[in-house]
Amino acid sequence: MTLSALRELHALIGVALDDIEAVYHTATTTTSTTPNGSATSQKPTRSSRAVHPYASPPPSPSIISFSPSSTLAPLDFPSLDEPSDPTSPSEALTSHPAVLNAINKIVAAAGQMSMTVQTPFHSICDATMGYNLASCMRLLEAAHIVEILRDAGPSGLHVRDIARITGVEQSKIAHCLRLLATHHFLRELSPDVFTNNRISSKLDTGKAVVDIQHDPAGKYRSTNGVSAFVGLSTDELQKASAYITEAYLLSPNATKNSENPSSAAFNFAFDCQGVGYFNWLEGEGAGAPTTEESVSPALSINQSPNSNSFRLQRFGVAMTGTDCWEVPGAVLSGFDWHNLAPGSTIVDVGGGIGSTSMILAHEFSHPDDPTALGLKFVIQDRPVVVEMGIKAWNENNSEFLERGIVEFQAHNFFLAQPIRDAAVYFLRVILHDWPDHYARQILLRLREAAATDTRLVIAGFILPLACAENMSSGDEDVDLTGIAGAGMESPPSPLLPNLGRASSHGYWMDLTMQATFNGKERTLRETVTLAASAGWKVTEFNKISGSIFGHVVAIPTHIPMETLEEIDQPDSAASSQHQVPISMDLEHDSYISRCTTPTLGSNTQLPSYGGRRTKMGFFRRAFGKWSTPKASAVKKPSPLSAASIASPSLSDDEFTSPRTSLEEPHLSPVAPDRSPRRQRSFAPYSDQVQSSPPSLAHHASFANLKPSISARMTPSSPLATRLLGRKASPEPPVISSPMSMSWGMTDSPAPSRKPLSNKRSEGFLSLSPFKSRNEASGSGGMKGRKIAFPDEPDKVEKPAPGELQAAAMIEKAKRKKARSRTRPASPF
Ligand SMILES: C[S@@+](CC[C@H](N)C(=O)[O-])C[C@H]1O[C@@H](n2cnc3c(N)ncnc32)[C@H](O)[C@@H]1O
Repeated sequence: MTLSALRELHALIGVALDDIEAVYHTATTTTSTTPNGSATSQKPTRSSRAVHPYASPPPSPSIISFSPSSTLAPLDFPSLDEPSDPTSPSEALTSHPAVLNAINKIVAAAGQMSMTVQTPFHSICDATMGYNLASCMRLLEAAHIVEILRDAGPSGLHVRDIARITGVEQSKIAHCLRLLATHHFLRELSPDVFTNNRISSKLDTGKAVVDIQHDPAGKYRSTNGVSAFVGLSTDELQKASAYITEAYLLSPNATKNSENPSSAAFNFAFDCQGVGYFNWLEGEGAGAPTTEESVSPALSINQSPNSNSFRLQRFGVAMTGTDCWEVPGAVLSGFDWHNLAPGSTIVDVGGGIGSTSMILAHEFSHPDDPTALGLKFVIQDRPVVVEMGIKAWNENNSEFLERGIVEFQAHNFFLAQPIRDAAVYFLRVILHDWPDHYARQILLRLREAAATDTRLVIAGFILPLACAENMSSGDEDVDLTGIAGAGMESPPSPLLPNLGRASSHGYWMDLTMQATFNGKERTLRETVTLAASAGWKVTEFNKISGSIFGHVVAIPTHIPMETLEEIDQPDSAASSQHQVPISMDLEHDSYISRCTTPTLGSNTQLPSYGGRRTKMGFFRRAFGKWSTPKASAVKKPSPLSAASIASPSLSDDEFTSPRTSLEEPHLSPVAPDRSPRRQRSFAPYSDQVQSSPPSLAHHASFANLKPSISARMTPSSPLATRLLGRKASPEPPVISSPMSMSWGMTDSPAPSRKPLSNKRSEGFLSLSPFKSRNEASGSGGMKGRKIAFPDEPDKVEKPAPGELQAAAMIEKAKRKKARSRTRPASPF
């Protein structure tokens, strides 16, 4: 069995190589027949999104689009031995969807094969002593050896000379570089002579070594961020990760398994409990000068009092490439934007400087396009980021600001959402920064502001399980069956369902978020559970085939009782343990970074839309023009392919053959459907409750309370008050069944559809003291004036006469309930 499984993996590799060859072959022949490549101007369709192949990890930010007209020579796959040339057609073709899909399979199959055949102890050594690889990568980057080797040219450089330039002893550096060469990160051309290869050259900042030595912090400026990313990952992130066991297992109870972002593995590694990572980057709790500054005083920038200033600046650049986590333009197919009502408002919450909104605004609201859908975008972030965003858009996309298509707004997402009833609240790579408890607060703020037909779109990595997904009942008893797109692809056996090593990027990120912030990437079932705990029901999961970066779509539903109770007890043991202002009107500043690193993980420079569009065009062309021919059309089949062709088990599998996918364009040229989203069926709340994941059923909700009690219940905190929408229903609601509704909702049939932005979730929210959309935009929207977070509206809310009595009643009931519970002692 094992040998036949190995044969199958081997065969998969053969087919994948054929697929790659086919694409390169076609690109070459297409070039000679259609010199202009004739890109299509296609738009995404729902039907096309599920079959678009894409790999994870995604392409390097430096990959550019390939114009087929630019070459006439036969194309070969880029050589591992040569420095990468991002402008070459050969390199550009590596991001062709079919090639990416094939690469995925090769990486997955090869990884699985080597783990199968390698002596287990060697595999254990690879995992447990692999830290040396990261350490050598760090030395490579910190000593600028890539730039040194680049200057040396193709004949390479002897370690004697590398030692002289870097100051690292000759034998030591030789051994480090040889380890890297052994793992294909460099080449050893002749004894002790090294040169860059395709991988190491990715770290090349393009700067002269003397300039870097003179101005170390300037090394990363205006680069693609790869070098800074290597520095960041191999320095504080690697060190933080080394302390995961201390944080999760060995630490005293007070700090063990903490949900506090400032009590993560990182805090153990750097002995700075209570100081968040970003605060630390700004110098708080950083203590003595960092290693870099001790070793090289030149790194102490401008005699900065912050001993971490080098790391701080490096972090900012390292994050600039995060848009390459997803396929270019994937956001366009991540949600049914076309079916939004014209003029709908999309709130990009924690949107950074608006890189993703830029794609959407150009696609759906371009000022020069009279037929555009005219969607409006409000990009919210911390004041410092908003300032940067306005500057960036004024430089390149000012007409969007001037015409009110795009608006920036300083807003702390832990506080009440000022834009109510938006058509879409969009959260891109936000929730992974935060432990569940905090992420829930962010989602609750959006739930609180949502209309019944508001949609929540969560974009980010969704970690696939390493086993087959059980759609109806997993460990957490989460039902995924009602979620469109949840059970999409299954790679051919015997590959792991999540493609193993080919998906490792998402898992690296997951552990990095855990080690640094106690955040995490989440699986789909974790995302569904988290969303449900904040009153959002996941209905769709849209992702590009082969990618683990996806878009989760959710609709408002009832908020579980447990959540409401938690909100309502800011002084509970749980809240003090989390150290989060659960009522969210306290000291919120300590939970947002004061870090002036531009965007805490977002882009710091707004890419030109033209460049983005070219990348998207690449994919359009890829599907339109370069549809992959059958592997048999390639003259010279790979020797590896013989077994695979004979293998019947692979032939019908869509995943095995990207050719079926390619027949349907990912970004196809359909006219946007202008019909408002009325066509979509919209279940009444009673249905939603019934179809909620089973795990929610045991969560009490106000719907489960007897009317006589629930009608009088008045939560004590302002947020809970608004979430319950008590004032919205002056009359106690008629409750038809214990599970049929959430308190305050009228038990009405499905509302007829209206344009998204106009409908209120009345049962829950009409009590809100917040300003309407238009009023609110006046308070937070900005253009050239001082930027600050708006005041927390909670503070102005006062209970109505008579409500205090009801509040006292519920408080009493809660205290009774709380006494009966066993609570963990607060460690603080
Ligand atoms: C990983 S970035 C994602 C940015 C953007 N959504 C994107 O995809 O490029 C996280 C963003 O959250 C913002 N952020 C962090 N804390 C925040 C808070 N309390 N309120 C609003 N934004 C916050 C950061 O400034 C940063 O722009």
